[in-house]
Amino acid sequence: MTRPRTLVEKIMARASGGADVRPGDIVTVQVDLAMAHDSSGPRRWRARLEALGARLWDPDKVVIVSDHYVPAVDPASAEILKTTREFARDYGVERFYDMRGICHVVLPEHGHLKPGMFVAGGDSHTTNGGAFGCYAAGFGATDMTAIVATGKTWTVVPETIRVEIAGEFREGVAAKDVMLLLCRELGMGNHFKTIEYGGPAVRAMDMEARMVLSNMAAELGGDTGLIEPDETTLSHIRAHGGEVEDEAIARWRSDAGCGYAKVHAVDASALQPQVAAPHSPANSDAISNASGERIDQAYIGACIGAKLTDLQMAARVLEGRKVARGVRLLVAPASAKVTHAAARDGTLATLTEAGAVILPSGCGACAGLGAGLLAEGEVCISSTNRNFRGRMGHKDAQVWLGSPFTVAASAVTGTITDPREFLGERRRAA
Ligand SMILES: CC(C)[C@H](C(=O)O)[C@@H](O)C(=O)O
Ligand code: SF4
Repeated sequence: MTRPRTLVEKIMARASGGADVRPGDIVTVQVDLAMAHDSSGPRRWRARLEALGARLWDPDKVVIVSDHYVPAVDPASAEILKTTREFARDYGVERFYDMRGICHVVLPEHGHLKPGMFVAGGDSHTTNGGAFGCYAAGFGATDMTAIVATGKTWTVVPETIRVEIAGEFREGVAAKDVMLLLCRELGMGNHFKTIEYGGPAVRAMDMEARMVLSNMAAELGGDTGLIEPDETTLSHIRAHGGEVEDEAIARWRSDAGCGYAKVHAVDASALQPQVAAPHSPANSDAISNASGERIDQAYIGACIGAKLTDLQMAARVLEGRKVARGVRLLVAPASAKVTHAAARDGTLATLTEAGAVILPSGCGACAGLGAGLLAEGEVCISSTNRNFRGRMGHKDAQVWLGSPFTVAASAVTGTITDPREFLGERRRAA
């Protein structure tokens, strides 16, 4: 009888060749998938690979996405994109997604993530992929270069913090609100820890909401944000062209009695919408303590906050309403597929009728690179994951974080607003 193990211990044991691994062990692992984008990938790899005379260990296990610099806004970004495109061509990377959306959304859209995998990504929010029951973590450019050349890397087997989410979300409250709460309650320094989310409220979530939890494991400082696979996971993978066996559900889960470093309980039923004040996601509070702050801009974008369901949340608030005079609402859908789906189901029409401006898909203002940056003293509420000083423009711009519901409600009033005011009305009228 083997000892009870956490999901991440099982994944690391497999990736390192079947040994019984324990938290704190340093192991060499075989990587199943390596992902990078235009900022972290080819422009950082090419000279080193050429100097070593190295090729890619397996071009079919490397995914490259252009998302940070798209569409090019100046000669420098055009040059970076050219380097990215030439590399994909010269090194035989078939899975090159050029201007198809943000990497963390593009990977699951193509069924690339499966339970049990070890995924190395050149981006801190690679944690997003943990929603599919795989170990997906961010690596720096030097490590990523070694990974794409050899297929191997080393890692510390992490301890696991289990976040148990009970109850049911109330109207107007979303997965993002859980993460803003956790940034405050758990802090942002949970390094060398895996954050594992479970409980009835997680089981009830669709994959897009689960990805929000895993995405912001990065803000908690965790190396990944794992969710044990279930039927929802498997159907999503299959619907997006991936293959996965039914056995994955029983195999890739934490055993009863495994040693969690900590178990943290959240009651979804008692959760209010949360907002984070400038300049940290941990600077969060219930919206009742922050509402009334005047805004100049509302931004719905990024890997975490502009998937189809995020745009639909905003549309539910904005239906039949208008963006306040003097406020701009910018929406940058997370991928080309999201744009297409939101055009087909009427979501984009609802947003634009309310006065939203639709921006190109990509990291855009979230990365401080694209359209939607802020001037000195301007105030923005944003569905993104980070509000670090200067990230979205001027260092003295003020960025608040909230769910897509909250961002949309704030766009309507011109001040930070509890979305339940609007959704509640609608429910009573219905
Ligand atoms: C530029 C990139 C490497 C960076 C990251 O790793 O997270 C970006 O995506 C971000 O969100 O700050
Ligand atoms: S959308 Fe923002 S958080 Fe996500 S990968 Fe791009 S820059 Fe990073």
